[in-house]
Amino acid sequence: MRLRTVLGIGIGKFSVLVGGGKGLLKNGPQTCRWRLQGRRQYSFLPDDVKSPRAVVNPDISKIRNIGIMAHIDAGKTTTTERMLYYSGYTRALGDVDDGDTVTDFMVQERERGITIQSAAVTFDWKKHRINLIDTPGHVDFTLEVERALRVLDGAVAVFDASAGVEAQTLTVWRQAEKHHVPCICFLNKMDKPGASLHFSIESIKKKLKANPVLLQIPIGSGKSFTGLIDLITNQQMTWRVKSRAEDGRVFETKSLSQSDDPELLQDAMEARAALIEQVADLDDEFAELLLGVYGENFDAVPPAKLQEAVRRVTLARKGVPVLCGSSLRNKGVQPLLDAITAYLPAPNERHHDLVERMSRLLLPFADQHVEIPSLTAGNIALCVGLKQTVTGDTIVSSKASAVAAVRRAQKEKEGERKRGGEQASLVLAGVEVPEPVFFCSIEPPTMSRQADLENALTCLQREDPSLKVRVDSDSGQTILCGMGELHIEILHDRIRREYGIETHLGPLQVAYRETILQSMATTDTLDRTVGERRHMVTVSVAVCPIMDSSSSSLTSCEITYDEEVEEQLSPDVRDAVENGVNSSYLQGPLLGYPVQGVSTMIQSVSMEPGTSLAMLSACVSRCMLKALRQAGGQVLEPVMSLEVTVGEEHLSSVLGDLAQRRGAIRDIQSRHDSKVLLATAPLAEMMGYSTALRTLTSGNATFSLQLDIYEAMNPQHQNALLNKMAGLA
Ligand SMILES: Nc1nc2c(ncn2[C@@H]2O[C@H](COP(=O)(O)OP(=O)(O)OP(=O)(O)O)[C@@H](O)[C@H]2O)c(=O)[nH]1
Repeated sequence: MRLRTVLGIGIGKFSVLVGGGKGLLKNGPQTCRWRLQGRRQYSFLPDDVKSPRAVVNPDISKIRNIGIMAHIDAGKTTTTERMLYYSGYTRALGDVDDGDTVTDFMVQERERGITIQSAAVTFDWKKHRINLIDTPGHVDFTLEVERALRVLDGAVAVFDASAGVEAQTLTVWRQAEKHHVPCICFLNKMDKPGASLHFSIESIKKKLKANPVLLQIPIGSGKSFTGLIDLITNQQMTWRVKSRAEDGRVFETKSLSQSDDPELLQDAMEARAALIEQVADLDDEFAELLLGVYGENFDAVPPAKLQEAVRRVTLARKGVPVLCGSSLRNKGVQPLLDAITAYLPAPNERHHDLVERMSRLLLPFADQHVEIPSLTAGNIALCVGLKQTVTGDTIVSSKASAVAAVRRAQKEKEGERKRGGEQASLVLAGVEVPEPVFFCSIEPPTMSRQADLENALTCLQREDPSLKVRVDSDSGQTILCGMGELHIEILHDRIRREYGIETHLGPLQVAYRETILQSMATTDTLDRTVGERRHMVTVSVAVCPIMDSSSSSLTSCEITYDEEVEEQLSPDVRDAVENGVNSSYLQGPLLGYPVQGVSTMIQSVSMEPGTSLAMLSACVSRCMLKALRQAGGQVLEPVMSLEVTVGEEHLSSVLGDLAQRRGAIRDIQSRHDSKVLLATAPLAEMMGYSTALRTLTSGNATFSLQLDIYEAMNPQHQNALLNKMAGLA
C-alpha cells in the first residue's frame, strides 16, 4: 500500500492523498489492487481490511502525527508492518526477510529520491488516527528528517534491545530534541538471546542523556520472552505465540496476583514503586497527590492518575516512556500503539514555531460575519487571531504541505512544458509591495507611550506591507515611510482612533536616493591602538556607476572582488568587508539617503595580525565613503506617473499647473466628454496636489499617482535641494 500524506498541523486539516503511480484506491469498484514495486500483488477487499478512507476527520485531539526513527536494522519496518496489521489495514503479515512488507516501498522510494514528508502510513487505532512518518537516521536525510520533525508532534524510537543506542539514532534523537518533539522508546528484539533491558536503559541514559521512564518489564528473556508486565496497570500481558505463523493478534491480559511467579511479582512491585517515585520527582501535581493521599500505599495509586502524570512528563520532555517487545515474534506492538495514543501529543497540544494559530474563521455576509468551523478549497473567509502572518503571505496547513505543493506544481509544470503548455504555480504570489516614497517622523505624546506606539506600528505594518517603520540612527526618531500624503494621514488617524495614541507627525519628506557619476578607486588605512592591541588594516576599493533608470529597486548595488583577493580572503573576512560596503550603501555622502546603482570592487585587503573584524568593517566603510564622495554624488528623485481625468474646460489650467511642477506630458486621451492626461512629475512637486487640483477644477477632476522611476535631478534642482537641506534656502 502506498499512502502519501500531507501533514496538516495546527488547524486540524490532514489531507490523505492515496495513490502515487502504482494503483489508486477508487470509490466504485469493490476491489483495489496495489503493486508493490513490481514484487507482489495484494488484493484488498473492503470487508477484509479497512480502507484508509474509513478514517474520516477524527477530532484533532485524536490525531497523532508521529515520526518513527531507528538505527538501520533495529526493526522499524517490521514494527510498522505489525502496526498496520493489528490496526486492520493489511490482511497478511509481511516479512522483511521475505521482502513482502507493505512499507518496504519506503526504502525504494528513497532510492528514487522521494522525500520523507510524503513517506507515511495512516491508520486508526482505538478511535485515534495515527499518521506515521518515516524518519530514517541516515545522514543524507538529515535535512528531510529535520523538516519532518519540525511538523511532527511526537516520535517513536525503535532500538535493538541487544545493541542499545546506536549511532544513527543518536543523530535523529538530537534533531528531535532540537525541535522539542516528545518521544517514546521501544526496545525491540527482546526475543534475542543478547537482549538486555538493563543495558538498553543505561545506554539511553548515557548516550541520549535522556531520562527513561520504564513502563513495562519483560516476562522471560531471549527465546522464552513471552510477554510484559504493564507497570501502570499492574497487568500481565502474555502472547502464546509458538510459531511465526501465529500472528499475535490475540493475547491474554490479567492482573498480577500472589499466585504468580514470586520473583516476577517482586520485580514488578519494585519497578512500579521506582516508576511512581520517578514520576513524582518529575511532576509536581503527581507529587502532591502522592504526598496527600497515597503516600503510604503506592499500590493504591490509580492507574489513570499515574498515566496522566506520565503523559505530562512526556509532553514536558522531562522523561521518555520506555516499552519493550519483539515485533518479529508479534509481541508487544499493541501496547506500543496504546502508548502512542496515551502519551504522545495531539497536534493542538504542540506549539510549532511555524504554525500560526487562528482563533476564529468568519464568513463575510454583507456587513455581518458568520463564524464557521472549517473552510474548503475555493472559498473566501476572514481569519482572526493570526500573529505572525502579514498581508501577502500564503497560509498552508503546514510547511510540509507547502513543500509538497511546490513539488507537485513543479512536476506539473515540467509535464506541461513537455506538452507545450504552461501551468500556474500552486503557491500564491504574494502582493508586490511598492517602495515607500514619503517619510516623516512620528512621536508619541510622552515617552511612556513609546512602547504602545511601537506595538501599534507593528500591528499596522502586518496589515499593510507598504508601511515601513525605521529608527533614524542619528536622531533616534521613529520614521514612518509610506506611499503618499493620504496614506500617512490615514495611518496617523488610525493610531489615534484604534490605539488611542495622539501622535505628532514631523513634516512630510520625499525619500530621495543617491548614486555616483563616475568611477573612482581609493585606498584607506586604519591604524588604531585600543588598549594593548594595535589594529592596522589597509583596503583599496573601486566604485563605478551602474545606472539602471528602469529600476526603482534599492537592491541594485553590487560587490565584486578582484580574483586574487577573493581567493585570499576567508569567509569571515569577506563577511566583514561586505558589512562595511553595505553599511556605506545605507547612507550616501550627499544627503544621507540610501545609495543605489553602484558597483564596488574590492581590490586589496591587508590586515596586520591582531586586527579585529569590526575594525576591518569600519575601515572598508570609511574607504567607501571617501570613494563615493570623490566619485561625485548625484541625487535621484522619485518621479511619479500621473493620470488626471478632467473636463475639457479645465484642461489648460491643469496643464499650466503641471508645467510649474516640472511635469512632463506624455499623452492626452479623450474619454467620453473628459480628457485623460498622462504625465510624469517629480514627487517633491506633487505635495498638496489633491487640494490644488480641486481648486483648479472646482472639484471636477480625479487623479492617480504612482511611482514610476528614480531619476537623476538636474544640477540646478539638486543644488537647490542641497541648499534647502543645509538650511541655506
Ligand atoms: N530477533 C528479532 N529480529 C527482528 C525483530 N524485528 C525485526 N527483526 C529483524 O531485523 C532485521 C531488520 O528489520 P527491519 O524491520 O527491516 O528493520 P529496519 O529498522 O526497518 O531496517 P532498515 O529499513 O534497513 O533501516 C530483519 O531481519 C528482521 O527480521 C525482532 O523483534 N526480533
